[in-house]
Amino acid sequence: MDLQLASSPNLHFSSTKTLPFPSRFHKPLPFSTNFTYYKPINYSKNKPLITGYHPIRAQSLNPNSTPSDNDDDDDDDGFVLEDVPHLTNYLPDLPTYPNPLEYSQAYAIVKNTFVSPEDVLAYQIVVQRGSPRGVHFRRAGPREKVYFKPEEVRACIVTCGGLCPGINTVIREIVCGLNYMYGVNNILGIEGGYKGFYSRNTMELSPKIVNDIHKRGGTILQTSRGGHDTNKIVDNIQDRGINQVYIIGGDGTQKGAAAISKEVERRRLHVAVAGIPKTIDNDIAVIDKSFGFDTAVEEAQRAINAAHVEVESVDNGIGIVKLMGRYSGFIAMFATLASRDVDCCLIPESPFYLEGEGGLFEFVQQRLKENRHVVIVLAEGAGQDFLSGSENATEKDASGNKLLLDIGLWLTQKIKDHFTTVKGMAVNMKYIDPTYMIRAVPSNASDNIYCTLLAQSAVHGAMAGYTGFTVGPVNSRHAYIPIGHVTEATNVVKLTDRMWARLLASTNQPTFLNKHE
Ligand SMILES: Nc1ncnc2c1ncn2[C@@H]1O[C@H](COP(=O)(O)OP(=O)(O)O)[C@@H](O)[C@H]1O
Ligand SMILES: O=P(O)(O)OC[C@H]1O[C@](O)(COP(=O)(O)O)[C@@H](O)[C@@H]1O
Ligand SMILES: [Mg+2]
Repeated sequence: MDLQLASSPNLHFSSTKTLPFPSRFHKPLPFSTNFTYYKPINYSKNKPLITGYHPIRAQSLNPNSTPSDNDDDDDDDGFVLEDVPHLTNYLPDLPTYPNPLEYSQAYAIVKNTFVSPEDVLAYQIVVQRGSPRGVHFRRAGPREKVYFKPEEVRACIVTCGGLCPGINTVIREIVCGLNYMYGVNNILGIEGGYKGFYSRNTMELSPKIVNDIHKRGGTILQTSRGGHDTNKIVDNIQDRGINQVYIIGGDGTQKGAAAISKEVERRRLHVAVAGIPKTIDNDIAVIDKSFGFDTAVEEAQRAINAAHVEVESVDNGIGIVKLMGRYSGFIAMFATLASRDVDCCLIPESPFYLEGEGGLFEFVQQRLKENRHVVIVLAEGAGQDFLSGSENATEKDASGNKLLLDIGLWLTQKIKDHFTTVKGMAVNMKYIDPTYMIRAVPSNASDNIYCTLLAQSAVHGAMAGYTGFTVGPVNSRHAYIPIGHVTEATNVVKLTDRMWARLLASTNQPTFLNKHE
């Protein structure tokens, strides 16, 4: 049912079940939302899903409907729309203009050029008969009316936080999307992350300038951590006459984007703020997967292959490969699943232990006996508890992220000591740390396509007057998601989900669940 909902262009909301929401949510859009009042959603398994920030009834999705149209039809089967803010929330008299795409050659024969205001995407697509329809997000894409005259748009793009493959592709496609689809010529690149708004130069961006940047890793705009000063940034946005802000970055950056969009609202500025989620760790909630993640997993295969070749070629070879993943072990998990040469994958979400029955030492010894070699993949955030007592354990980076200590070096030493000193057995340790190599590469083909969709969706959203939103795929269709929704929780590997079980079944490694004290 929800799949149909996500894809049907002729959607009609009707149902015979009782509506669980009071009629105060029964408002026409896009004037109904006030994102400053969002409350956290509780996704706990035991609680119903319909506890969203801002439940809006199905019948109110169409801006042309009025509350009275809907009063007699008091049922929507538990439908919740987690809507994104719109500039008209605080600037109700903003004029609209026809979307230039109407006359675009590219869209000339497209059946439905514009996304219907009724189109939403279901957050949960695995449902049972009778379960509430649950949370939905607005479908991304071009709207019939835009809230900016193209010749008056002055857009800017900023990149913040750590690198990941594909940032340049997103920059390129925002610039080309604005220019080719909407005729926007005035686009600024803010250099050096958030602090660049007030302490660095800017660069003019045009399709010509960005033409081949997608072939390069990194970000042509440079990036940084720390330095988010909301007032200074918004002052600068005003001073420069910027009215569309495209912010590419991870969880920290998106929190910054939310603060900027709130301040923009407080000052009642005609400025749309769009977030494009970027994280190599895939730790951003709600969206299916972050861009560059597949490229990073692919690149990690080289390191794992190298470790495998090395340890296979010596006696009692033990290879350890450390991959990125501060709090979320997705890269390690997917790199392990992809490789098949990995004996054991260690991630932050699954605490492990070394000694005794079911411990890592016992497992390594057993694999050495069977195969004469072992490959361990380790996420950088795994086993940090072992190092928590050490000096520097509380250091933070400029953004306030905890600096991790090198668990790879620590584990290499521990395993070596155990086998040589305790077991009297010579082992060949090979430690590979490809950390930056997996995120400094250009994005692969599928990530490039993904980045293009993200960029174009962000452009359509901003032009349509949405603000304070993050764009991203939800069940493989692109949606506009309230920023607060993606920053309130970190996406982590759930040990209770089948994916981790699949990994355990693939490596046949210990679960580390049965430690006997
Ligand atoms: N809670 C926050 N509020 C406002 N800005 C933030 C917040 N957390 C991080 N930032 C800013 O976002 C930028 C990037 O954050 P960081 O955590 O380094 O990377 P990422 O966005 O990739 O997670 C930095 O400039 C930082 O100052
Ligand atoms: O050394 P840097 O550049 O601070 O980056 C290291 C960190 O960046 C990450 O890739 C995450 O960065 P983001 O939070 O910016 O996505 C972590 O995996 C890693 O710990
Ligand atoms: Mg982060």
